[in-house]
Amino acid sequence: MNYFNIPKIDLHCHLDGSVRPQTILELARQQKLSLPSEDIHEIQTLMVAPETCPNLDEYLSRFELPLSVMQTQEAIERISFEVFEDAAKENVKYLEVRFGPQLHQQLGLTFDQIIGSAVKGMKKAEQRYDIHGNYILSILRTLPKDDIRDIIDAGQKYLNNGVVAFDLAGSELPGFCHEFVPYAQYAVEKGYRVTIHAGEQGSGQNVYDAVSLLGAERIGHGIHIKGHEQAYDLVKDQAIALETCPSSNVQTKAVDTLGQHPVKAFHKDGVLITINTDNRTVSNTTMTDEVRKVVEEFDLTRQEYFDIYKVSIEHSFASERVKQHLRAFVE
Ligand SMILES: O=c1[nH]cnc2c1ncn2[C@H]1C[C@H](O)[C@@H](CO)O1
Ligand SMILES: [Zn+2]
Repeated sequence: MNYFNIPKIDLHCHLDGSVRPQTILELARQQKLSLPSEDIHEIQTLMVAPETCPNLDEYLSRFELPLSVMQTQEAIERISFEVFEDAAKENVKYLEVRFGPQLHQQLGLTFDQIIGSAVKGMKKAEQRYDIHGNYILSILRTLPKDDIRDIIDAGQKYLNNGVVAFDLAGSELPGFCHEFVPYAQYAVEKGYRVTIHAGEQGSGQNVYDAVSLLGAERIGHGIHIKGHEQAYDLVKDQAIALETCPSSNVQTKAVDTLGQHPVKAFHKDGVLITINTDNRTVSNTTMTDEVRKVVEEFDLTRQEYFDIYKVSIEHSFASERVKQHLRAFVE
């Protein structure tokens, strides 16, 4: 299988975790920010989470450096364009990127400016390359909640025109969903789709709650439904697609090794899975690498790969027109 050429779909990719190290250097120079190093290799080392990362929180510390240069409209637009460009160049046909608007306010940008810049960069890339995309707004579950409705309101202007969904991200504590019920409801009322990071560092119960309390249609990671019967059955019965991110899951110790990842067992048992990057830079990966890892580790046939690609199409938050375009690549 030619992993580079085969059509791919990435439904789980963080903007701030996918910044080119060279762009960090250039933006820091333009913005007169001092970096811990001027050396591209050292910048890359600082951004990539090590294989020896003890947990998700250590992994999440890698986002500080990219976020420091993502505080202007120009920087957000450029990085958005580049993430779509990088994906398009490895034959990703559809990409849903997510980011946390709360993390881009250090210099006083409004939520409209933040979201609008990201969407603008994506649209520029869509015009230049054969790629389509959408944005997902991630609320950081460890930050104060007073501006969540403002973010949802600001994104409404772009809804189904660049923005499609609501997400909760960041460190995962047991029972976190209970605190977010009114916000998810508010987002759904406004027309947002819902995907939630759950069952990555936390238990399968968080997945159960994300689906039953927050109305999640997809789950970011969801690994820990393994061993939690109720969550497993709910995900399977309601055809909730899991956004699997193999490299990231090994780095954050959600699984010890790729071989122990439940993705193949899930797939064989009829649980819907998709293959995604999570963070192109922090996880030092591409869609080509993630597909290669899953196909080779679990001995998937080309047909099985396209079955997963089809799950990504049907469970994407893309318009029917874009889904139709993506179906044309199925072999
Ligand atoms: O894998 C992840 N799990 C939970 N949160 C994550 C993951 N990758 C990135 N994030 C957080 C850190 C980013 O700053 C934020 C928004 O993209 O989302
Ligand atoms: Zn993620």
